[in-house]
Amino acid sequence: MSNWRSYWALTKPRVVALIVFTAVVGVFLAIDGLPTFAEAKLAVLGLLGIWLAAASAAAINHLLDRRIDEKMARTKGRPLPTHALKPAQVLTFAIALAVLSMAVLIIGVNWVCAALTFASMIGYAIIYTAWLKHATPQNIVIGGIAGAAPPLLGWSAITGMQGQWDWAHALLLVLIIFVWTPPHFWALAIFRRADYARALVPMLPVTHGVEYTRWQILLYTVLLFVVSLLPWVAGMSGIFYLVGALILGAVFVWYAWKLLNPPDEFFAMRVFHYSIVYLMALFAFLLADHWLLPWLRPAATMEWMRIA
Ligand code: HEM
Ligand SMILES: CC(C)=CCC/C(C)=C/CC/C(C)=C/COP(=O)(O)OP(=O)(O)O
Repeated sequence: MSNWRSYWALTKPRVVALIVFTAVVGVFLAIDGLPTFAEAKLAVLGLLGIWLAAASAAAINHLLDRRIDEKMARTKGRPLPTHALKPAQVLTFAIALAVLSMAVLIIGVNWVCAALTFASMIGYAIIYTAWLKHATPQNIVIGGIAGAAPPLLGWSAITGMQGQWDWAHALLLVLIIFVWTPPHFWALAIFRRADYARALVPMLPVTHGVEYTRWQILLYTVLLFVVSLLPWVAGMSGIFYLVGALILGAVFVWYAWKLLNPPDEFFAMRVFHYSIVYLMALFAFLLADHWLLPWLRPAATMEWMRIA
């Protein structure tokens, strides 16, 4: 791997792309209609800062996990286990991204967004990676808060969380990703459980077995189905989103149900891949509903939002 490609790999580009997309949705749901020039500037700088912070957290995760990454088949090709980069290079890179991120957010956006983004960065890079991951099979449930935060980070870039409904609305989006994370990760962990057992990481399929994990996946997926309807219940989103959430959610519940008696050992990976399609599509529905189809929102809801 060339040096440039190794540094790029440290930022977990595909995971971070979806993370930034959920922040984009947070940004645009916080803006009524088309952005003003000032809002567009906050959006661009806010998303840049959030991206840099997530990339920095991902690089620190590579650094702190290098010993377990070399024991796992899925991760042994990463830049540190293969010695493509030295730990000092990774640390320098991660610090540079973090400093740049904080500079952009503090100078160009606002303190609330900077503080929340910093907390998410520490939450994933340090609290989850260095501690929770090794401490409890609930590691990814609790650590999921950091990964779920980006819609709130995006929302705060625009509003500074000064409006009456800002926290309630942004936290609904966070709640969706928070409840989505266990099915997303545990499906992969079932397939990769031998890796985690070898690296002595107490993931749920290792500590409680595959059968128990499958039931937990179904439980969280049903919960996700319900939670995904809340933006419509709260009047944040309209009928277009509701239909999308119902269809996407029904398919996810079907996958989780089928996982109780899977047709083959690869089925867990199909559930994992669907989880990514699900989140991407659900947030795309939120955006499309908010942007393109505001006239589908009930008039009463529009009135209520204006008053709010
Ligand atoms: C604690 C929370 C989470 C855990 C433990 C987790 C775990 C994982 C793992 C182990 C992988 C496989 C990565 C690889 O093979 O390199 C993965 C892939 C992925 N995750 Fe997550 N994830 C979490 C949260 C999130 C969040 C919040 C998002 C986005 C909003 C996300 C999006 C993705 C995507 C898009 C992939 C596919 C990457 C690819 O195809 O290379 N994950 N996740
Ligand atoms: C500022 C901000 C928004 C921070 C969030 C950062 C972030 C990159 C979250 C991603 C979650 C993720 C990929 C977890 C996998 O961790 P793992 O270490 O268990 O997986 P691995 O074994 O593939 O490294």
